[in-house]
Order: sequence, then structure tokens, then C-alpha cells
Amino acid sequence: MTQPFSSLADFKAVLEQASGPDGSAIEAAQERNNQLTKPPGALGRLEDLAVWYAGWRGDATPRIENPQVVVFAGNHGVAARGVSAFPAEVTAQMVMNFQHGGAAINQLCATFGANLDVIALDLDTPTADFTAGPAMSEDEVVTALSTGWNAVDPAADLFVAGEMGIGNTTSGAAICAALFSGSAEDWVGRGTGVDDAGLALKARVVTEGLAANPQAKGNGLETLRCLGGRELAAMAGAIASARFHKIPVIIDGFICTAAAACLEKTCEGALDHTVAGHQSREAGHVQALQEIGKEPLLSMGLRLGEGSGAALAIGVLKAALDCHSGMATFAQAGVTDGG
Ligand SMILES: O=C(O)c1ccc[n+]([C@@H]2O[C@H](COP(=O)([O-])O)[C@@H](O)[C@H]2O)c1
Ligand SMILES: Cc1cc2nc[nH]c2cc1C
Repeated sequence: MTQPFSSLADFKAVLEQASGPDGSAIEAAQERNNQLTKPPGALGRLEDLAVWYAGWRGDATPRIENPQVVVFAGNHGVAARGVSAFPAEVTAQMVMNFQHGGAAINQLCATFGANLDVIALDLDTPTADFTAGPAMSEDEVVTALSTGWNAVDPAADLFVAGEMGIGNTTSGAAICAALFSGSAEDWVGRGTGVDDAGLALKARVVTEGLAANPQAKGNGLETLRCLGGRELAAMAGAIASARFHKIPVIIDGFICTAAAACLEKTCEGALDHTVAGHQSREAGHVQALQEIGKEPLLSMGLRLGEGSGAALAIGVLKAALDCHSGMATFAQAGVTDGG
């Protein structure tokens, strides 16, 4: 499907017009949950997840049969400042690795029966260094949002946006500093493994980026344009598109959360069809998730990106729906309920 926007103003309008979950499916799923053969609430968050998912799918007894993971890759002008432990060419090399099935995300998709697509965005043309001005023009960010929007398979029943981009934890930190409170130091982390000097450099680069892009402060889409990258914008476009197609989304780590936060800052509730898959080890992620009001499903110490933490959480969501839609009720099983 072709994206229904050709400017950031159009994209904002799309977010504002998005529909909510199906109230009657939520009611029916809640009613079913109350009758299943378990003490009330005994499946904990699995019960909430099942009812939430049922609402967004408009089906009181859904299953997850066709999850889609898309890894978006982009290169960052700011990488030339030496903010990563790895050189920028690793972005394109990892894209080849994804295409040949050799990365962690390939294995996790196979484990959970997810389809994986890999989309490289203009890798030969890094975004502009945001310490000298906006990373992208409006045309560039809209093109990346459109790529993300069009990457979503309307037949998918669960969506994960992953990313690959050397230097993008610096972009994620700059986005969080522009959208939320705190200074650059509060948001930078070790990314692929920078040392203390690298961490201090990242904080300086983020501070310079904020100073060079004062219009970004507090403005979700300007922040995405000025301090983001193509893969972050594509993730934001895909997350919005999934809502349009009534496909629930699992958010991945720090970079994905920063991209998603640009949507929430633009339109409150824009992330209601999403859950946070995991707590990344990246320093700013705890606070970033708190800022968007999401409790992570898993905390496994991952800090890989490429959609890996969210892909792992596909298993949790599938399990929630298998219990919800497959369990017998007290009446069906002839089990005495608790009255
Ligand atoms: O998802 C995360 O929380 C995460 C945390 C640290 C690193 N990464 C990945 O590492 C790359 C960015 O790290 P860096 O050091 O180059 O900014 C990028 O490809 C991300 O997918 C991802
Ligand atoms: C090897 C490597 C793999 C990655 N996957 C996501 N980000 C990455 C960064 C590096 C450096």
C-alpha cells in the first residue's frame, strides 16, 4: 500500500486520525479470560497481553500465526566523529549477513516462525552530521517514513521493527535528550562497547547536536528529522503503518524506543498498539521506556538491536494468545469455579 502522506504535516494528520482498538472484542476477550480454568489473574501479564492483543485485532480468540520482523539499516554522518566502537562499513556488512541468514535475528525469527525482511536505506549516503545542522531534509525523512510505512505486510498479525546502524545509539540519545528532560550525559550509553573516553565524546557530540538543532526540542517529528536517521524514521513509519493495518507491534531496544517516542510526542496515544519487548542494557533505555509509559516484557541483558529483544518477546505474546484462545473454560472442563 502506498503511504497516505507526502509531508511531515500529512504524517502528523495520519497519526491524529488513527483509530483505536475494538471495544467489543476487548469486552468479549475479558469475559472469556474470566471463565478460563485458572484462578483469576494467575497468568499475570499474559492475561493483559491477550486482552490487549484481542482488542487491536478485533477478535476475542486470536492466535499469532504470521509475525513479521523488518530490519531497517541506515548510516549516520555522526559516525565519522568516532562515536562507535565499530567502523561505519559494518552497517552494510551486517546487511549482507542478515541476507545470508547469519545474524542473531535470523535465528530468532526461525525460532518463533517470523518472516524477516531486511531493508537498507541509502547506505552509501549517510545522513548529515547533526552537530552541523539537521541530519535530514524534510524530503529525506518523509522518504524514510514512507519506506517504513510500505514495508509492513498487511497480512501480518504481529510486527517488530528492528534496526542496524553504526552510530545510532548517539542518534537515539540525542532524540531522548531533545524530547525528554535531562542532559546528554543522562542519555548516552556504551552502544557497541565504547570506553569511558568514547562515552564522554558521545555526550559532547549529543550536546553539540542539540545546540545545532534548537528547533527539535520537544517536537517529535522535527527531532526525528534533525537528530534521527533513515532507519529510525523507517521504524517510526512502520510502527504507524502497523496501527493503520490493526497489527500490534513489539518495540525493541533503545534505538527503536527513541524512534517510537517521536510518534508519541507528536500524538499522545500513538503507541497504544505497542508493547515494549525488552529492557536493553543500553544506559538510557530504562528512562526512555518510563517516559513513554511502557513496562518491558523481558529483561535479558541484550544490547544488540536488529529487533532481537522484540523477536524474543514474540514467544511471550504467542504463549499469551495460545493460553487465552486454547484453554477450556470452567464449564467446558467440568472444573468447579471459585464462585
Ligand atoms: O537496541 C539496543 O538497545 C542497542 C544497544 C546498543 C547497540 N545496539 C546496536 O549497535 C549499533 C549502534 O551502536 P553504536 O555504538 O554504533 O552507536 C546499532 O546497529 C544497534 O542495532 C543496539
Ligand atoms: C557486529 C554488529 C552486529 C550488530 N547488530 C546490530 N548492531 C550491530 C552492531 C555490530 C557491530
